[in-house]
Amino acid sequence: MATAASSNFLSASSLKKPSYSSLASSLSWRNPLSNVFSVSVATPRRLGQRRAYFVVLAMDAKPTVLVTEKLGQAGLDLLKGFANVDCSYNLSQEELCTKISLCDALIVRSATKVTREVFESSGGRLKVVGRAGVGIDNVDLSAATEHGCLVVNAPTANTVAAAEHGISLLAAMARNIAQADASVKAGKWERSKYVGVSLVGKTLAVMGFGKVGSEVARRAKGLGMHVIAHDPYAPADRARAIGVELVSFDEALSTSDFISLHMPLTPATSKILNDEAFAKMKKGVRIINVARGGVIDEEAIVRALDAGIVAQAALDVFTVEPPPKDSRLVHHENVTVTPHLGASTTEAQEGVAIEVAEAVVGALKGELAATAVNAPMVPAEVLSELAPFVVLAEKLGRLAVQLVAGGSGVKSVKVTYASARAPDDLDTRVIRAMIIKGLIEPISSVFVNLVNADFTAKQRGLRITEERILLDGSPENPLEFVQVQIANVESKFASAISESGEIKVEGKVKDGIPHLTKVGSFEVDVSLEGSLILCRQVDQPGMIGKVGSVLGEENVNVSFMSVGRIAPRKQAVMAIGVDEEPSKESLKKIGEIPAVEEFVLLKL
Ligand SMILES: NC(=O)C1=CN([C@@H]2O[C@H](COP(=O)(O)OP(=O)(O)OC[C@H]3O[C@@H](n4cnc5c(N)ncnc54)[C@H](O)[C@@H]3O)[C@@H](O)[C@H]2O)C=CC1
Ligand SMILES: O=C(O)C(=O)COP(=O)(O)O
Repeated sequence: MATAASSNFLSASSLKKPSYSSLASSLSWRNPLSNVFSVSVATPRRLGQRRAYFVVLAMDAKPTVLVTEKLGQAGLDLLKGFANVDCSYNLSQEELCTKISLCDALIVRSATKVTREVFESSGGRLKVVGRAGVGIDNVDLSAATEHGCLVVNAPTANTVAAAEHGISLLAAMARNIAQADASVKAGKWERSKYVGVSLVGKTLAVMGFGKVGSEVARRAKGLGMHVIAHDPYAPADRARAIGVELVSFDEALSTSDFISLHMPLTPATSKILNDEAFAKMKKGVRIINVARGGVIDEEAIVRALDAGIVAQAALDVFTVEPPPKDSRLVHHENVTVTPHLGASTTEAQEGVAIEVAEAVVGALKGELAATAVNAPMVPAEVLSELAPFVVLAEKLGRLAVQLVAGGSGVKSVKVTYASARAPDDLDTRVIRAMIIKGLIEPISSVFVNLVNADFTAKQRGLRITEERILLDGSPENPLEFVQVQIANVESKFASAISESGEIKVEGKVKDGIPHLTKVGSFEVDVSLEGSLILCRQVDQPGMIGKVGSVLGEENVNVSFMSVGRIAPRKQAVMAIGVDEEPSKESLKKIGEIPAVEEFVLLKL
C-alpha cells in the first residue's frame, strides 16, 4: 500500500477507508522503531464508485546509533544518511549502560562487552546490535534474544584478512621474524640463534574449517604444506574441493607439525587446547591462534612451551584483551604476539563497516538482515509475499486468546497451515512468530517480535505445535488458510469451541486483506479490521437489523457482517466488524435482544 516513505513520514494511499491501528500494527511489524505519533487523512476523493484516502503517518525522529569502536568511514557515512550517529570510543561499562537507554542501535567490534546488563539498561529501546566482524562471543546472545534485540554481524568482509594474518604469523614464527627483528634493533647480529624451520612438506592441521580456516588451508597448500582439517560440522565436499582431508580431533593433534585454530569460542570449544590435548601432540609442534584466546588454556600452553611439547606459538588473540602486562605467555621467548590484528587491514575494515552498517540500517527499517545471528533469516521476497499473512496470523492469535475464559491457562496451541505448496517451499517461522505475538501481547506487558517470539513462548510455558495440510491446486498463494486452536481452556464465547473441544479460529487472506472465516464450528466471513462482535443467536429473520440498529443508534459504523449457521432456523453465529468500539450500553442492549444467546467483543 505504501507509495513513498522518507525517514520520518510515510504516506499511504488506500482505496478503502484506512484502519490506523492496522496500518500502525503492520508498521510495527515492518519496523519496531516506527512509533507512529500522528495520523492525518486527506479529504476523500472519488475514484469511480470507490473512495480513495490519503494517509500521512508521522513517525519518531531519526534513530540514534551508538558506535563504541573505530568503524570504517564508508560505514559511518552510510549510517549518517539514516540516523544520528554517536561515536563514543573507550566507554566504561557503566558509561555504556547509561548511554544505551538513548540508543536504538549499537555497533561494536570485539572489545565492547555487550552484556545482559547492557540490554537491561536499554529499557527496551535498543533494537539492534551490529558486530563489525565475525565473532559474537562478546555479545550476550541469550540476553539479546530475551530482550527482542536483533544481533547482526559482518561475517564475510574480514575472512581474507584473518586468513592472511594467520599465514603471516605461521611464516613469521617459523623464521623467528619478530624475535630476530627485535634482536637486530637491539644492536645484535645473532644468525645462528634464529635458524628457523621450513614449511614445505610439513603437516598443518586447520582446526575449524569454516570461512577463515578454508582460506588458510588454500594458502598453506600454496606454500607446499600437507593440510588436514578437523571440523565436525564441515561438509566433506568443501574439504575435498580444496584437497584437504578431514580428520578426527585426536588425529589432527597427533600428526601435525603446525596447528592453526579457526573455530568460534563456544562452551564446547572453550579451552579445547588444554593439558590433555597438548599431551597428545607431536613434540615440537607449533601453534597459531587467530580465532579466540579462550579456545586455548593459557596456563596449559605455558606448561607445554616450558616442557618443549610446543616449540613455538604465534598468538593474535587472548583470553583477556589486552592481556595482563606481566603475562608469562606473552613474554615467553618462543611466543610471537600481535594485538588482535586479524581483521585489521584497511580493506577489511571498510568492508565490515559497510556490511554491518547496511545490516543495521536495514534492521532499523524493519527488514530482516541476511546476517541476523539470533532471528530467522527470511529473504526479502518471501517476507513481502507473506506480509498479509503476517497480519492475519497476529490477528488470529489476538482473537483466539481473547476468547479464553479460564481453564488451565493458555499452554497448548496448535497452528495449522493449509497450502498447496510443498512443505519445504513454505517458510512459516514468521507466521508462527506473529501468532505468538498475537497470543501473548494482549495478556501481558511483553513486547514480542521475530527475535524473541519462540523464546517468549517457551518462557511462558506455551507449547506451539504446527501441522501442515497439503492441498491440491495452485501453489501461487503461499497459504490457503491458517487455523489457531487453543486446547484445555474454557471460552467466554462457547460457540468458539470446536467439536474436538478446543477454541478454534481460522482465517484467510482475500484480496490482500485478512479475513476471519471460521469460529468454532461456524463458518463466517468478516474482514479483520477494527473490532469484532461475535454473537450467537437462534437463526431467525430480522436479527441482523436488530443488532445493526442498536449499533447505528450510537453511530458505530459496521464494516462487515456475516452469519454462519448450522442449519436454517437453528443456531447461528453472527460476526460483525465495527470501526468504532461500541459503548457498554450498546453491548448490553445487544445482549438483551431475546434471540441472542451469547456475544463477545474482541479487539483486533
Ligand atoms: N583475529 C581476528 O581478528 C579474527 C578472528 N576471527 C575468528 O576466527 C574464527 C573463525 O571465523 P570464520 O571462519 O569466519 O567463522 P566460520 O563460522 O565460517 O567458521 C568456524 C568453523 O568452526 C567450526 N567449528 C565449530 N565448532 C568446532 C569444533 N568444536 N571443532 C572444530 N571446528 C569447529 C564450524 O563448523 C565452522 O566451520 C572465529 O572465532 C572468529 O571470531 C575472525 C576474523 C578475524
Ligand atoms: O571478526 C572477528 O571475529 C574479529 O576477531 C575481529 O575483531 P575486531 O573487529 O578487529 O575487534
